[in-house]
Amino acid sequence: MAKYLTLEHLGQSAIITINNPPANAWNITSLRELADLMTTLQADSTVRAVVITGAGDAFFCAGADLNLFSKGSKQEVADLLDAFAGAFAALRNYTGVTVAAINGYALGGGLECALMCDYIVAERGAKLGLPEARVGLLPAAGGSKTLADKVGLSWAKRMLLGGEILTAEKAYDIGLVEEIVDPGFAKIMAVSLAGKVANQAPQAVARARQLIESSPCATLEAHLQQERAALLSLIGEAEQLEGVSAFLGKRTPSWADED
Ligand SMILES: C/C=C/C(=O)SCCNC(=O)CCNC(=O)[C@H](O)C(C)(C)COP(=O)(O)OP(=O)(O)OC[C@H]1O[C@@H](n2cnc3c(N)ncnc32)[C@H](O)[C@@H]1OP(=O)(O)O
Repeated sequence: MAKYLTLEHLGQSAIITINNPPANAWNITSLRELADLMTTLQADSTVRAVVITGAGDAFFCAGADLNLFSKGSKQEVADLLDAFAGAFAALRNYTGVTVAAINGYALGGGLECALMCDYIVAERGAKLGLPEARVGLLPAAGGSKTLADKVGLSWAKRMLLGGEILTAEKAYDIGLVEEIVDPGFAKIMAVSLAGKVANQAPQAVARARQLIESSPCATLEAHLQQERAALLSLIGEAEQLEGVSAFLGKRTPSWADED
């Protein structure tokens, strides 16, 4: 049983809550718990979406536990970074949809966690930033790339170099979050967004995600070839035949469980 994470199920969504008062900060144990949980959820064919949120209303997650940096031990920090890498790889590689439901502060490794998700929903009053340089640190769980990929180099520089912490509204304006909701509603909105994906064909969703994520590094010609190969790999499979048959038969498709 996890010490720092709780798990609940709502329909086809699993909701993971980071619960490590006062700031829901990450430590090696909670990161290993996240990796284990994602592996378990990946193998559970009844779950199609994972929502991550924070316990309480003040913190989604304030990042890595700063106590772990107080001794200046390179080995301890390397171990922590290995745990971040394992947890976030499990999150990023999950084949269903992932949604971060941000309540309160999402800073440092907290925002980096949200940036590994497909969508971010934030409550009014939430604050988002990568202010590690304020305490002599750097993002090292992907943030200097995932933030720049999402909002562009200019805003990424303002947030990393200037330590600017954004309101939910500003984060929405620059495309960092997909939805803003009233306090207390992030989890519900996240489950609703996740539900839209859960209604879609699982293999098609997984392939579409791969195509979108590989697109920035591909030329259009190479990408067109990948799209063609991806679509042809679906053709004739049970899922594709069911989807088209359901449409033509004017009924709701029934997706078989994923492998
Ligand atoms: C690879 C990844 C690297 C990283 O993620 S490095 C960490 C990056 N994150 C940060 O630098 C954020 C640090 N925290 C803050 O700047 C502030 O906090 C806030 C702006 C988030 C909130 O400020 P306020 O409302 O004044 O609350 P408060 O008294 O500072 O915090 C409440 C309690 O939460 C603890 N806390 C906050 N953040 C962390 C943290 N990241 N690691 C460990 N503890 C944290 C505090 O110490 C305090 O605790 P007590 O009530 O016992 O005094």
